[in-house]
Amino acid sequence: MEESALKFVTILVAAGRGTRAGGGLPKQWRDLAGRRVADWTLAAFAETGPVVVVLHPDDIDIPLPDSVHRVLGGAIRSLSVKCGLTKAWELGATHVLIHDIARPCVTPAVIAGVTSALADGAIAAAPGLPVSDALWTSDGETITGTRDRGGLFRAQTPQGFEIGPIAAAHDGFEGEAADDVEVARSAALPVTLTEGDEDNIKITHPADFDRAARILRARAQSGASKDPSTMDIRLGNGYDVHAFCDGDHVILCGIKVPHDRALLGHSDADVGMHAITDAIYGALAEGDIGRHFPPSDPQWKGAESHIFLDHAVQLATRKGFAVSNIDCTLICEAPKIGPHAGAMQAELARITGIEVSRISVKATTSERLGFTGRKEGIAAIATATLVSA
Ligand SMILES: Nc1ccn([C@@H]2O[C@H](COP(=O)(O)OP(=O)(O)OP(=O)(O)O)[C@@H](O)[C@H]2O)c(=O)n1
Ligand SMILES: C[C@](O)(CO)[C@H](O)COP(=O)(O)O
Repeated sequence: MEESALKFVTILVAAGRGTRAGGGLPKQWRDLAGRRVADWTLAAFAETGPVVVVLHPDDIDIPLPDSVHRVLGGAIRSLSVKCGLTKAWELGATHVLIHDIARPCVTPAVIAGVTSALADGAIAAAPGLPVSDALWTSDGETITGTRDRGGLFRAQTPQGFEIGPIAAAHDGFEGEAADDVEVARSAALPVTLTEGDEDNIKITHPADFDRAARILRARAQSGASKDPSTMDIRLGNGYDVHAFCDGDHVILCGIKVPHDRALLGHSDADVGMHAITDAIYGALAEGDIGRHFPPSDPQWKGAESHIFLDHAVQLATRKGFAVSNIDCTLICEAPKIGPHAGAMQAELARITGIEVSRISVKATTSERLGFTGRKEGIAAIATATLVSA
């Protein structure tokens, strides 16, 4: 059958707590090479049709692109898959791709291997890789035996199915299953093996974050992760000015810098962070800080500007974008910015969750010309690039 005759719905199971990965926040919401694990996975399935994300009750309002269908999951993976299947039925799926949101490095080739097997008539198809190492048994201290590795494969996702048979298999299944192939096999469904990929790792333990980040960065540098014909790149600029007033320090890009003047403003007057925030809103065509945090509203009086920047980054994520880089220039005769630029970049990286190597803070004087030259205040200009996730 032509693949276009099949209606695929992707179910991303994301209701787990990621206890083995540690780190406080469930692994799917943690940063990985500049965007959340979940955002990489969502980007990998941008072309396969509607996407259902199965969520834990604590995460039901987490920022996700508007196009995503959210459903509540269950206490174990197979119950979460069942919740996703119900939604996929409602969306009119003929076939489903069930994928761990914690596998952000899945490749187009792995996905295509599964979808083409289903288009060729398979009821079920799943990627795997042959076990290449020798296998032992051990009591933890000594090797107690060997096992034949022949015919053994390592399971991956996405696992693809005709929706009717896999839904029926789940309905008849009791207990816990490692994956949906196990559920399918318990109902005697034949499952076609497709080609997995060494890079399609599941983030399970803390060290997996570094490994996945290396894979994704290497891909991005080679341009392999993006299809230039579908990539959406947005550029935004921001400009802000604050006048000096009496005081003994200024806040610039989140860092307290000692100075013989302070900056006057409704909030903390962080002119650099305001310009960056406006650049992100600009790239999203979402106005500026004043639109989202009106100066007439007393609740923002004296507010710390990281609140505004965090909001802009979250809005970008909700609209399906990741901030790729930021460049900010502070224009003033004093204070000297150079000694603080590294700390400013680190603070901006912390707030935005992007790599510090993608953030630039620099400064210039205006050669004693104009209001900055007369030391009446500080101006900042910023540029931000956003890429579709
Ligand atoms: N009740 C559950 C349990 C797991 N999952 C999802 O199933 C996938 C694979 O499971 P695993 O790696 O075991 O994730 P966690 O359960 O989050 O991890 P841990 O066992 O370390 O807590 C993950 O995408 C996870 O979010 C789910 O949707 N619902
Ligand atoms: C579904 C799965 O990712 C297939 O490899 C895996 O079985 C689920 O995770 P777990 O680590 O085995 O709990």
